[in-house]
Amino acid sequence: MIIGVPKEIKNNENRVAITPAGVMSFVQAGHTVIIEKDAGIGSGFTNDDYIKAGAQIIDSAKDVWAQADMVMKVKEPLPSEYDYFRSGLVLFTYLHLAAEPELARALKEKGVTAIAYETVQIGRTLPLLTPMSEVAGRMAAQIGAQFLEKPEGGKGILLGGVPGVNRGKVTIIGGGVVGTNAAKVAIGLGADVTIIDLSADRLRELDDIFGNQIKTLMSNPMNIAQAVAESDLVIGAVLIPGAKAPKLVTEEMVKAMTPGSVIVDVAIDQGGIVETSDHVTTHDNPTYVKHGVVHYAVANMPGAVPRTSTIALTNVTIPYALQIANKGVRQAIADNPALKLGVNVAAGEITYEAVARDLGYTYVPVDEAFGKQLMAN
Ligand SMILES: NC(=O)C1=CN([C@@H]2O[C@H](COP(=O)(O)OP(=O)(O)OC[C@H]3O[C@@H](n4cnc5c(N)ncnc54)[C@H](O)[C@@H]3O)[C@@H](O)[C@H]2O)C=CC1
Ligand SMILES: CC(=O)C(=O)O
Repeated sequence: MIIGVPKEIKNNENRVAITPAGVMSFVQAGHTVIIEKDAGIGSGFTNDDYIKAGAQIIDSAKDVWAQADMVMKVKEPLPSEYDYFRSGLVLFTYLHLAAEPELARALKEKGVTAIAYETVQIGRTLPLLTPMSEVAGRMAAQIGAQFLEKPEGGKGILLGGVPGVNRGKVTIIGGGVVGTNAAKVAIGLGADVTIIDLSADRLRELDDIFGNQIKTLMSNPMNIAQAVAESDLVIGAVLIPGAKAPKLVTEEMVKAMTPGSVIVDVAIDQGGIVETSDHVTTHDNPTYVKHGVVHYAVANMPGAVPRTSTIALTNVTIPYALQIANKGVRQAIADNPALKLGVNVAAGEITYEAVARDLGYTYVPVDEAFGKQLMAN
Protein backbone atom coordinates (compact mmCIF):
# COMPACT_ATOMS: atom_id res chain seq x y z
CA MET A 1 0.00 0.00 0.00
CA ILE A 2 1.10 3.60 -0.56
CA ILE A 3 0.80 5.67 2.62
CA GLY A 4 0.75 9.44 2.10
CA VAL A 5 1.48 12.05 4.76
CA PRO A 6 0.75 15.68 3.85
CA LYS A 7 2.01 18.66 5.83
CA GLU A 8 -0.58 19.93 8.34
CA ILE A 9 -2.09 23.27 7.33
CA LYS A 10 -4.18 24.27 10.37
CA ASN A 11 -3.03 27.41 12.19
CA ASN A 12 0.16 26.65 14.13
CA GLU A 13 -0.30 22.92 13.70
CA ASN A 14 3.25 21.65 13.89
CA ARG A 15 2.52 17.99 14.46
CA VAL A 16 2.97 15.41 11.70
CA ALA A 17 1.25 12.03 11.31
CA ILE A 18 4.41 9.93 11.04
CA THR A 19 7.94 9.89 12.48
CA PRO A 20 11.00 8.33 10.81
CA ALA A 21 10.51 5.34 13.13
CA GLY A 22 6.98 4.92 11.77
CA VAL A 23 8.26 5.11 8.19
CA MET A 24 10.72 2.32 8.92
CA SER A 25 7.93 0.09 10.25
CA PHE A 26 5.88 0.53 7.07
CA VAL A 27 8.85 0.05 4.74
CA GLN A 28 9.95 -3.11 6.55
CA ALA A 29 6.43 -4.46 6.05
CA GLY A 30 6.76 -3.87 2.29
CA HIS A 31 4.83 -0.61 1.95
CA THR A 32 5.73 2.70 0.31
CA VAL A 33 5.61 5.95 2.31
CA ILE A 34 5.38 9.33 0.58
CA ILE A 35 5.70 12.49 2.66
CA GLU A 36 5.14 16.09 1.66
CA LYS A 37 8.35 18.13 1.73
CA ASP A 38 9.01 19.70 5.15
CA ALA A 39 5.98 18.00 6.75
CA GLY A 40 8.07 17.00 9.78
CA ILE A 41 10.06 20.20 10.29
CA GLY A 42 7.73 21.59 12.99
CA SER A 43 8.23 18.43 15.02
CA GLY A 44 11.99 18.39 14.50
CA PHE A 45 12.15 15.75 11.73
CA THR A 46 13.99 16.77 8.53
CA ASN A 47 13.34 15.49 5.00
CA ASP A 48 16.67 13.66 5.26
CA ASP A 49 15.56 11.89 8.45
CA TYR A 50 12.58 10.50 6.54
CA ILE A 51 14.62 9.59 3.44
CA LYS A 52 17.09 7.66 5.61
CA ALA A 53 14.16 5.74 7.11
CA GLY A 54 13.03 4.79 3.59
CA ALA A 55 10.39 7.40 2.67
CA GLN A 56 10.08 9.38 -0.55
CA ILE A 57 9.69 13.15 -0.29
CA ILE A 58 7.09 14.73 -2.60
CA ASP A 59 6.91 18.45 -3.36
CA SER A 60 3.17 19.07 -3.35
CA ALA A 61 0.29 18.12 -1.08
CA LYS A 62 -1.85 17.51 -4.16
CA ASP A 63 0.48 14.75 -5.37
CA VAL A 64 0.65 13.13 -1.95
CA TRP A 65 -3.15 12.92 -1.78
CA ALA A 66 -3.41 11.76 -5.42
CA GLN A 67 -0.84 8.95 -5.16
CA ALA A 68 -1.70 7.57 -1.70
CA ASP A 69 -4.03 4.65 -0.99
CA MET A 70 -4.21 5.80 2.65
CA VAL A 71 -3.61 9.37 3.82
CA MET A 72 -2.53 9.77 7.42
CA LYS A 73 -2.97 13.19 9.01
CA VAL A 74 -3.21 14.73 12.46
CA LYS A 75 -6.02 17.28 12.17
CA GLU A 76 -9.26 17.14 10.23
CA PRO A 77 -8.88 18.23 6.57
CA LEU A 78 -9.61 21.92 5.94
CA PRO A 79 -11.89 23.01 3.05
CA SER A 80 -8.91 23.56 0.72
CA GLU A 81 -8.15 19.83 1.10
CA TYR A 82 -11.67 18.60 0.30
CA ASP A 83 -10.88 18.72 -3.45
CA TYR A 84 -8.33 15.94 -2.92
CA PHE A 85 -10.98 13.48 -1.66
CA ARG A 86 -11.83 10.60 -3.98
CA SER A 87 -13.66 7.31 -3.91
CA GLY A 88 -11.59 4.45 -2.46
CA LEU A 89 -9.24 6.71 -0.49
CA VAL A 90 -8.70 5.74 3.16
CA LEU A 91 -8.26 8.72 5.50
CA PHE A 92 -6.91 8.09 9.00
CA THR A 93 -6.84 11.20 11.24
CA TYR A 94 -8.73 13.19 13.90
CA LEU A 95 -12.08 14.19 12.37
CA HIS A 96 -14.47 15.46 15.11
CA LEU A 97 -17.28 15.28 12.53
CA ALA A 98 -20.11 16.19 14.92
CA ALA A 99 -18.61 19.69 14.93
CA GLU A 100 -17.67 19.61 11.20
CA PRO A 101 -20.85 19.14 9.11
CA GLU A 102 -19.28 20.36 5.83
CA LEU A 103 -16.39 17.94 6.18
CA ALA A 104 -18.78 15.06 6.90
CA ARG A 105 -20.76 15.92 3.78
CA ALA A 106 -17.64 16.11 1.59
CA LEU A 107 -16.31 12.74 2.84
CA LYS A 108 -19.70 11.12 2.31
CA GLU A 109 -20.27 12.56 -1.16
CA LYS A 110 -16.77 11.67 -2.36
CA GLY A 111 -16.91 8.06 -1.04
CA VAL A 112 -13.87 8.30 1.26
CA THR A 113 -13.42 5.67 3.98
CA ALA A 114 -12.74 7.99 6.92
CA ILE A 115 -11.45 6.53 10.18
CA ALA A 116 -11.39 8.94 13.12
CA TYR A 117 -8.63 8.54 15.69
CA GLU A 118 -10.97 9.85 18.38
CA THR A 119 -13.60 7.11 18.08
CA VAL A 120 -11.32 4.06 17.97
CA GLN A 121 -12.42 2.47 21.24
CA ILE A 122 -11.42 -0.42 23.49
CA GLY A 123 -13.92 -0.86 26.33
CA ARG A 124 -14.20 2.58 27.94
CA THR A 125 -10.88 3.85 26.59
CA LEU A 126 -10.12 5.80 23.43
CA PRO A 127 -6.51 4.75 22.78
CA LEU A 128 -5.83 7.17 19.92
CA LEU A 129 -7.31 10.17 21.77
CA THR A 130 -5.70 9.46 25.14
CA PRO A 131 -2.16 10.77 24.52
CA MET A 132 -3.40 14.07 23.07
CA SER A 133 -5.87 14.41 25.95
CA GLU A 134 -2.97 13.91 28.33
CA VAL A 135 -1.09 16.72 26.58
CA ALA A 136 -4.11 19.07 26.33
CA GLY A 137 -5.14 18.42 29.95
CA ARG A 138 -1.70 19.29 31.27
CA MET A 139 -1.59 22.34 28.99
CA ALA A 140 -5.07 23.50 30.09
CA ALA A 141 -3.97 24.16 33.67
CA GLN A 142 -0.78 25.95 32.66
CA ILE A 143 -2.58 28.01 29.99
CA GLY A 144 -5.30 28.90 32.50
CA ALA A 145 -2.65 30.05 34.97
CA GLN A 146 -1.03 32.18 32.24
CA PHE A 147 -4.27 33.92 31.20
CA LEU A 148 -5.15 34.68 34.84
CA GLU A 149 -2.17 37.04 34.80
CA LYS A 150 -3.15 40.70 34.48
CA PRO A 151 -1.07 41.49 31.35
CA GLU A 152 -2.82 38.55 29.61
CA GLY A 153 -6.30 39.93 30.41
CA GLY A 154 -6.92 37.94 33.59
CA LYS A 155 -7.88 39.07 37.08
CA GLY A 156 -4.29 38.94 38.27
CA ILE A 157 -4.16 35.99 40.62
CA LEU A 158 -1.53 33.34 41.19
CA LEU A 159 -3.18 29.91 41.27
CA GLY A 160 -1.02 28.70 44.14
CA GLY A 161 -1.52 31.84 46.22
CA VAL A 162 1.19 32.59 48.80
CA PRO A 163 1.21 32.25 52.60
CA GLY A 164 -1.53 34.53 53.94
CA VAL A 165 -3.38 34.75 50.58
CA ASN A 166 -6.03 32.35 49.19
CA ARG A 167 -5.22 29.83 46.50
CA GLY A 168 -6.98 30.20 43.13
CA LYS A 169 -10.06 28.03 42.54
CA VAL A 170 -10.07 25.68 39.56
CA THR A 171 -13.16 23.73 38.49
CA ILE A 172 -12.65 20.92 36.00
CA ILE A 173 -15.84 19.65 34.35
CA GLY A 174 -15.26 16.10 33.10
CA GLY A 175 -12.92 13.87 35.05
CA GLY A 176 -11.59 11.66 32.22
CA VAL A 177 -8.13 11.86 30.66
CA VAL A 178 -8.10 15.65 30.06
CA GLY A 179 -9.64 16.31 33.48
CA THR A 180 -7.23 14.05 35.37
CA ASN A 181 -4.19 15.54 33.67
CA ALA A 182 -5.44 19.09 34.19
CA ALA A 183 -5.91 18.23 37.87
CA LYS A 184 -2.36 16.90 38.18
CA VAL A 185 -0.90 20.18 36.95
CA ALA A 186 -3.38 22.41 38.81
CA ILE A 187 -2.60 20.56 42.06
CA GLY A 188 1.10 20.91 41.29
CA LEU A 189 0.61 24.65 40.93
CA GLY A 190 -1.03 24.70 44.37
CA ALA A 191 -4.60 25.48 43.25
CA ASP A 192 -7.82 24.61 45.07
CA VAL A 193 -9.23 22.00 42.64
CA THR A 194 -12.77 20.66 42.17
CA ILE A 195 -13.61 17.96 39.61
CA ILE A 196 -17.18 17.46 38.40
CA ASP A 197 -18.24 14.29 36.58
CA LEU A 198 -21.47 12.51 35.73
CA SER A 199 -20.14 9.08 36.66
CA ALA A 200 -20.19 8.23 40.35
CA ASP A 201 -17.69 5.44 39.67
CA ARG A 202 -15.30 7.89 38.01
CA LEU A 203 -15.64 10.28 40.98
CA ARG A 204 -14.71 7.37 43.27
CA GLU A 205 -11.64 6.59 41.15
CA LEU A 206 -10.60 10.26 41.23
CA ASP A 207 -11.02 10.31 44.98
CA ASP A 208 -8.77 7.24 45.19
CA ILE A 209 -6.16 8.86 42.91
CA PHE A 210 -6.03 12.32 44.45
CA GLY A 211 -7.41 11.85 47.97
CA ASN A 212 -8.01 15.15 49.74
CA GLN A 213 -5.99 17.12 47.19
CA ILE A 214 -9.28 17.61 45.29
CA LYS A 215 -13.00 17.96 45.91
CA THR A 216 -15.39 15.95 43.74
CA LEU A 217 -18.93 16.88 42.75
CA MET A 218 -21.68 15.09 40.86
CA SER A 219 -22.49 16.79 37.54
CA ASN A 220 -25.83 18.56 37.73
CA PRO A 221 -26.87 22.11 36.82
CA MET A 222 -26.93 23.30 40.44
CA ASN A 223 -23.44 22.02 41.32
CA ILE A 224 -22.01 23.32 38.04
CA ALA A 225 -23.58 26.80 38.51
CA GLN A 226 -22.25 27.10 42.06
CA ALA A 227 -18.73 25.83 41.27
CA VAL A 228 -18.41 27.96 38.12
CA ALA A 229 -19.50 31.14 39.93
CA GLU A 230 -16.83 30.61 42.59
CA SER A 231 -14.03 29.66 40.17
CA ASP A 232 -11.09 31.63 38.86
CA LEU A 233 -10.45 29.01 36.19
CA VAL A 234 -12.94 26.59 34.59
CA ILE A 235 -11.69 23.77 32.38
CA GLY A 236 -14.15 22.06 30.00
CA ALA A 237 -13.21 18.38 29.66
CA VAL A 238 -16.42 16.44 28.96
CA LEU A 239 -16.72 13.91 26.16
CA ILE A 240 -19.52 11.76 24.83
CA PRO A 241 -17.58 9.82 22.16
CA GLY A 242 -18.31 11.05 18.65
CA ALA A 243 -21.15 13.34 19.77
CA LYS A 244 -21.43 17.10 19.95
CA ALA A 245 -20.39 18.24 23.43
CA PRO A 246 -23.32 19.03 25.77
CA LYS A 247 -23.58 22.74 26.74
CA LEU A 248 -23.26 22.32 30.50
CA VAL A 249 -22.09 25.86 31.35
CA THR A 250 -24.80 28.32 30.34
CA GLU A 251 -24.34 31.98 29.43
CA GLU A 252 -26.00 32.91 32.76
CA MET A 253 -23.36 30.87 34.63
CA VAL A 254 -20.58 32.68 32.74
CA LYS A 255 -22.15 36.05 33.65
CA ALA A 256 -21.99 35.01 37.31
CA MET A 257 -18.18 34.59 37.18
CA THR A 258 -16.05 37.48 38.39
CA PRO A 259 -14.41 39.60 35.67
CA GLY A 260 -10.98 38.40 34.64
CA SER A 261 -11.80 34.75 35.33
CA VAL A 262 -10.71 32.27 32.64
CA ILE A 263 -12.41 29.41 30.80
CA VAL A 264 -10.29 26.87 28.90
CA ASP A 265 -12.82 24.82 26.92
CA VAL A 266 -10.71 21.86 25.86
CA ALA A 267 -13.83 20.09 24.54
CA ILE A 268 -14.17 22.79 21.85
CA ASP A 269 -13.07 20.24 19.23
CA GLN A 270 -16.48 18.59 19.76
CA GLY A 271 -18.25 21.97 19.91
CA GLY A 272 -17.40 22.98 23.50
CA ILE A 273 -19.30 22.63 26.80
CA VAL A 274 -19.69 26.36 27.43
CA GLU A 275 -22.55 28.25 25.78
CA THR A 276 -20.32 31.28 25.23
CA SER A 277 -17.56 29.17 23.60
CA ASP A 278 -19.36 29.88 20.36
CA HIS A 279 -16.34 29.76 18.08
CA VAL A 280 -13.00 28.00 17.79
CA THR A 281 -9.88 30.12 18.32
CA THR A 282 -6.33 29.59 17.04
CA HIS A 283 -2.86 29.59 18.59
CA ASP A 284 -2.26 32.94 16.83
CA ASN A 285 -5.19 34.56 18.61
CA PRO A 286 -6.22 32.09 21.28
CA THR A 287 -8.60 34.08 23.49
CA TYR A 288 -11.57 36.42 23.43
CA VAL A 289 -13.46 38.10 26.27
CA LYS A 290 -17.19 37.68 26.81
CA HIS A 291 -19.05 38.98 29.89
CA GLY A 292 -15.64 39.94 31.28
CA VAL A 293 -14.42 36.33 31.21
CA VAL A 294 -11.40 35.27 29.14
CA HIS A 295 -12.31 32.34 26.86
CA TYR A 296 -9.62 30.04 25.39
CA ALA A 297 -11.03 27.72 22.68
CA VAL A 298 -8.14 26.30 20.64
CA ALA A 299 -9.08 22.99 19.01
CA ASN A 300 -5.52 21.80 18.41
CA MET A 301 -3.83 22.58 21.70
CA PRO A 302 -1.18 19.80 21.39
CA GLY A 303 -0.05 21.41 18.12
CA ALA A 304 1.83 23.96 20.24
CA VAL A 305 4.08 21.26 21.75
CA PRO A 306 4.62 19.25 18.57
CA ARG A 307 7.75 17.33 19.46
CA THR A 308 6.12 15.74 22.51
CA SER A 309 2.74 15.40 20.81
CA THR A 310 3.88 13.90 17.49
CA ILE A 311 5.85 11.16 19.25
CA ALA A 312 3.03 10.47 21.74
CA LEU A 313 0.41 10.35 18.96
CA THR A 314 2.33 8.20 16.49
CA ASN A 315 3.29 5.74 19.24
CA VAL A 316 -0.38 4.72 19.28
CA THR A 317 -1.58 5.37 15.70
CA ILE A 318 1.09 3.51 13.74
CA PRO A 319 0.19 -0.01 14.94
CA TYR A 320 -3.41 0.54 13.74
CA ALA A 321 -2.25 2.08 10.45
CA LEU A 322 -0.01 -0.95 9.88
CA GLN A 323 -2.99 -3.25 10.30
CA ILE A 324 -4.86 -1.28 7.62
CA ALA A 325 -1.84 -1.33 5.29
CA ASN A 326 -1.11 -5.04 5.80
CA LYS A 327 -4.65 -6.37 5.52
CA GLY A 328 -6.55 -3.72 3.57
CA VAL A 329 -9.14 -1.58 5.32
CA ARG A 330 -12.08 -4.02 5.15
CA GLN A 331 -10.18 -6.98 6.58
CA ALA A 332 -8.47 -4.80 9.21
CA ILE A 333 -11.77 -3.53 10.57
CA ALA A 334 -13.32 -7.00 10.36
CA ASP A 335 -10.47 -8.35 12.52
CA ASN A 336 -10.26 -5.45 14.98
CA PRO A 337 -13.46 -4.21 16.65
CA ALA A 338 -11.63 -1.22 18.17
CA LEU A 339 -10.63 0.00 14.71
CA LYS A 340 -14.10 -0.71 13.35
CA LEU A 341 -15.52 1.79 15.85
CA GLY A 342 -13.22 4.38 14.30
CA VAL A 343 -14.97 4.23 10.92
CA ASN A 344 -17.12 7.36 10.72
CA VAL A 345 -17.77 7.43 6.97
CA ALA A 346 -17.69 4.56 4.46
CA ALA A 347 -19.17 3.87 1.03
CA GLY A 348 -21.07 7.16 1.04
CA GLU A 349 -22.75 6.58 4.43
CA ILE A 350 -22.24 7.91 7.96
CA THR A 351 -21.23 4.83 9.91
CA TYR A 352 -20.85 6.26 13.45
CA GLU A 353 -24.18 6.53 15.25
CA ALA A 354 -23.57 9.69 17.34
CA VAL A 355 -22.23 11.57 14.31
CA ALA A 356 -25.22 10.54 12.19
CA ARG A 357 -27.64 11.58 14.94
CA ASP A 358 -26.00 14.96 15.57
CA LEU A 359 -25.72 15.82 11.88
CA GLY A 360 -29.17 14.55 10.88
CA TYR A 361 -28.10 11.61 8.68
CA THR A 362 -29.36 8.05 8.69
CA TYR A 363 -26.88 5.85 10.57
CA VAL A 364 -25.71 2.91 8.49
CA PRO A 365 -23.48 0.32 10.25
CA VAL A 366 -20.19 -0.04 8.44
CA ASP A 367 -20.74 -3.69 7.36
CA GLU A 368 -24.07 -2.72 5.83
CA ALA A 369 -22.51 0.29 4.05
CA PHE A 370 -19.75 -1.87 2.51
CA GLY A 371 -22.29 -4.64 1.76
CA LYS A 372 -24.53 -2.22 -0.17
CA GLN A 373 -21.52 -0.99 -2.12
CA LEU A 374 -20.50 -4.56 -3.07
CA MET A 375 -24.04 -5.33 -4.28
CA ALA A 376 -24.12 -2.12 -6.33
CA ASN A 377 -20.82 -2.93 -8.11
N1 LIG B 1 -8.75 21.16 22.27
C1 LIG B 1 -7.82 20.24 22.06
O1 LIG B 1 -6.75 20.51 21.50
C2 LIG B 1 -8.05 18.85 22.52
C3 LIG B 1 -9.31 18.47 22.90
N2 LIG B 1 -9.55 17.22 23.40
C4 LIG B 1 -10.94 16.96 23.77
O2 LIG B 1 -11.14 16.98 25.18
C5 LIG B 1 -12.38 16.33 25.45
C6 LIG B 1 -12.23 15.38 26.63
O3 LIG B 1 -11.45 14.26 26.22
P1 LIG B 1 -11.04 13.08 27.23
O4 LIG B 1 -10.72 13.61 28.56
O5 LIG B 1 -10.03 12.26 26.51
O6 LIG B 1 -12.39 12.25 27.32
P2 LIG B 1 -12.71 11.11 28.41
O7 LIG B 1 -13.71 10.22 27.75
O8 LIG B 1 -11.47 10.53 28.96
O9 LIG B 1 -13.41 11.93 29.58
C7 LIG B 1 -14.66 12.53 29.46
C8 LIG B 1 -15.31 12.58 30.82
O10 LIG B 1 -16.52 13.35 30.70
C9 LIG B 1 -17.42 12.77 31.63
N3 LIG B 1 -18.77 13.25 31.33
C10 LIG B 1 -19.62 12.84 30.35
N4 LIG B 1 -20.78 13.54 30.43
C11 LIG B 1 -20.63 14.42 31.47
C12 LIG B 1 -21.45 15.41 32.04
N5 LIG B 1 -22.71 15.67 31.57
N6 LIG B 1 -20.98 16.12 33.10
C13 LIG B 1 -19.73 15.90 33.58
N7 LIG B 1 -18.91 14.96 33.09
C14 LIG B 1 -19.36 14.23 32.03
C15 LIG B 1 -17.21 11.28 31.47
O11 LIG B 1 -17.76 10.56 32.57
C16 LIG B 1 -15.70 11.21 31.39
O12 LIG B 1 -15.12 11.02 32.67
C17 LIG B 1 -12.77 15.64 24.12
O13 LIG B 1 -13.72 16.45 23.42
C18 LIG B 1 -11.47 15.60 23.37
O14 LIG B 1 -11.63 15.47 21.97
C19 LIG B 1 -8.55 16.30 23.57
C20 LIG B 1 -7.26 16.62 23.18
C21 LIG B 1 -6.93 17.91 22.57
C1 LIG C 1 -7.63 15.54 19.83
C2 LIG C 1 -7.33 16.56 18.84
O1 LIG C 1 -8.16 16.95 18.08
C3 LIG C 1 -6.00 17.12 18.80
O2 LIG C 1 -5.09 16.60 19.45
O3 LIG C 1 -5.80 18.12 18.09
